[in-house]
Amino acid sequence: MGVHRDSAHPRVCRVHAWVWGCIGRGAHPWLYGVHWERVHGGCVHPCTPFWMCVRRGAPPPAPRSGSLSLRRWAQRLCSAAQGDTIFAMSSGHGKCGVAVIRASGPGCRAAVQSLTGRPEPPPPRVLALRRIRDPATAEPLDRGLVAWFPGPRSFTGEDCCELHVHGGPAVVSGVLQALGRLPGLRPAEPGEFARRAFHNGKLDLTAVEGLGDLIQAETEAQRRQALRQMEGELGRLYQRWSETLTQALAHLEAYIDFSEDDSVEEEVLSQVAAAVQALEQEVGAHLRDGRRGELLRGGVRVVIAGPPNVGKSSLLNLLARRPAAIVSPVAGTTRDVVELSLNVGGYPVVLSDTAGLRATADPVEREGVSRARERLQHADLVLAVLDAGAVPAEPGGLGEALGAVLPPAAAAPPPCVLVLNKADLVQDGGGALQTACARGGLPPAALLSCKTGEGLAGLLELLRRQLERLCGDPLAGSPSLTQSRHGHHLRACRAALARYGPAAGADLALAAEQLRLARRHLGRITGHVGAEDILDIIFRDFCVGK
Ligand SMILES: Nc1nc2c(ncn2[C@@H]2O[C@H](COP(=O)(O)OP(=O)(O)OP(=O)(O)O)[C@@H](O)[C@H]2O)c(=O)[nH]1
Ligand SMILES: [K+]
Ligand SMILES: [Mg+2]
Repeated sequence: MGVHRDSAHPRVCRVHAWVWGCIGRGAHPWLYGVHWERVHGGCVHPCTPFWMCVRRGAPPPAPRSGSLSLRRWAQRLCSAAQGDTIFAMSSGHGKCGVAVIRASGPGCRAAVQSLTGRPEPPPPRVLALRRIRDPATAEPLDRGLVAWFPGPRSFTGEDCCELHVHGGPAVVSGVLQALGRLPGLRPAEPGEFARRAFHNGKLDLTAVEGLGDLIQAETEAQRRQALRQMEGELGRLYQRWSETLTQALAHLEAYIDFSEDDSVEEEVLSQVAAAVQALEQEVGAHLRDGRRGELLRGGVRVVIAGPPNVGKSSLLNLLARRPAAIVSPVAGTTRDVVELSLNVGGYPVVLSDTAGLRATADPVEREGVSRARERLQHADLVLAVLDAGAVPAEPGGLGEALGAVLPPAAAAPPPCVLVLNKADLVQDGGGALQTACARGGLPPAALLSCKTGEGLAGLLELLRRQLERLCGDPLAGSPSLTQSRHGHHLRACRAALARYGPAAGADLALAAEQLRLARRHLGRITGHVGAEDILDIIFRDFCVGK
């Protein structure tokens, strides 16, 4: 019997999803196999841990002695799975105008009927005003909107309902308790709605990650990127690559099997090679996007650095619009790294203020300087601050002062913006400095006075342009890869594709194996292949009700 672990993820049934969930929570995988045998007559599913053991001929271990028979236990669990309906408050917690309580599972229809006291739920996907009452006592709990989403046209693919009630704690807890008392309903675990949507084929893993990012998004650019990913653009890109590989593999296998009886043309091989090479280049270009998507997701690390007393902490406070860091005329005031999150022109920034860079005998300040240098090593963008009144107004001198700030050019130096602060103290308004900056091969520079705020608009615009360059426009071009997990599998995919050519010269069967390997890595990104081990990590980051 062939086991095609790579084949596309079929729609999975509710029991399957539930049993898989049990395995995730520690139940033994044999349960899965029992269920699969029972429900699907032993057909093969691509992501079945149990199949691996059937394949190796290992019998499933018996349940603990003295407990139910294996068959009865499986039956009981499977029937329990079919009755499993989850509910949770899906809107934020705390007093609010409207709270949304969501439920998913086969018990939803009965739940809506008993809470509204009507024989039928409202028409599908329409908000209906209903009195909501406690089914046990018939006591009215609230008057709210009820929405009924019969599966499979729902977020999770199962029967779902939403109750939009007034957000007072007593109303919400009254409704939640009433739901909990209904047979077969239980509170949802964190991320369980999204997990069910994934298991029912409604979302692939990249879309699940996009949904998580959308909930977390704090800036416009993050929102745009997450929305694109949630709507499946990234998943579709990887899916298209996967289909290209499937096609190449089919041609290659046909060639291996039938070339001897001349029914397959020689040129098939060169066509496959060309397709593989083109794909390798496309994956490479996607990987070379300079961590744009990841930067946008996690925030760009911007480090303020420079000599002591030039106004670095003043700049942090000006950008944050609050006195986050101590400012004083004493050189060497800042020692610890002061970090805060900002939204600059829609881009997320993690801004750090650091100790002034100088040689010093004070051990505490020395530790501060070493922390500053450490931060500089990992910066995505440096704001190099200099005292406009203290630097020579000529390119050579400016370059030298800047060189003392930037990390020694080990790897490529990070992009940098030169901030010439204390412009209010410069005689000619900084004209000579501006000319020098424009002339020499210096990074983009802004004259600023943290004291008067003059030059802030210019600096912000410069900063926004640098961020745009680093993160890209989240709506333009192909979607960016947003997680290091994707990068890992894409690099492995590209490496397998690169091995295809040499292998094809030697042994076509080995070459085909490289294509299978490449496709498996793509499948692990979208969750179509053996993603069991990462599911818990991904869904763990969701809160209850998502
Ligand atoms: N005139 C003038 N004074 C400024 C300006 N910006 C900062 N200062 C003053 O410069 C002094 C040092 O400012 P800080 O922000 O503490 O400088 P720093 O670079 O963080 O100093 P360290 O943390 O000690 O390295 C303070 O007295 C500020 O008030 C400016 O634009 N104009
Ligand atoms: K200072
Ligand atoms: Mg400081």
